[in-house]
Amino acid sequence: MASRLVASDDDLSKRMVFHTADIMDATHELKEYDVIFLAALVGMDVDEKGKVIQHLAKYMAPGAILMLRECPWCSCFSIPRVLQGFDVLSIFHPDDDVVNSVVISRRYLKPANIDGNNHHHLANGSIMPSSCKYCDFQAFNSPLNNMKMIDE
Ligand SMILES: C[S@@+](CC[C@H](N)C(=O)[O-])C[C@H]1O[C@@H](n2cnc3c(N)ncnc32)[C@H](O)[C@@H]1O
Repeated sequence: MASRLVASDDDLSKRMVFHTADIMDATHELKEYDVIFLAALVGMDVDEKGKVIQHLAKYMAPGAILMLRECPWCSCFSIPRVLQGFDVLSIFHPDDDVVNSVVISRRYLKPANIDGNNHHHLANGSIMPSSCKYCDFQAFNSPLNNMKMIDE
């Protein structure tokens, strides 16, 4: 279906390749990508999403970017726990009727010690909004000092 969306554009369709696979089956080939976009609901709950992110942390190239989308009420509470192995660079929660938040993070440059229990420490410059439409937000790491906003 995705390939059909770009089929009418000759140039774009020549430059895009589509693979269909369970992300948990993709391993060493993930190191070839500078940016990985993780769709909302890959991992239907926090634990499942944590397993996907641990898998990505294991196989993504050091310094590569992970851009994930998630419902705001999930990401508010799960990000500190499940984004192990990544520095959170930016989080955007919608304040309108758009459902998904966007979280941009960078794979650690050094191998991560991931045990599924330690809380993630946020990088300087992380965006941690004080509130969003769907949740009361817990502030971490003096976020207001480093706040940057993504505007539509
Ligand atoms: C809710 S849709 C996402 C729609 C849109 N791309 C977005 O991010 O908002 C979730 C997509 O993730 C895919 N997906 C779920 N689990 C997956 C997995 N383990 N590996 C690969 N794709 C998966 C589903 O096939 C579906 O296309």
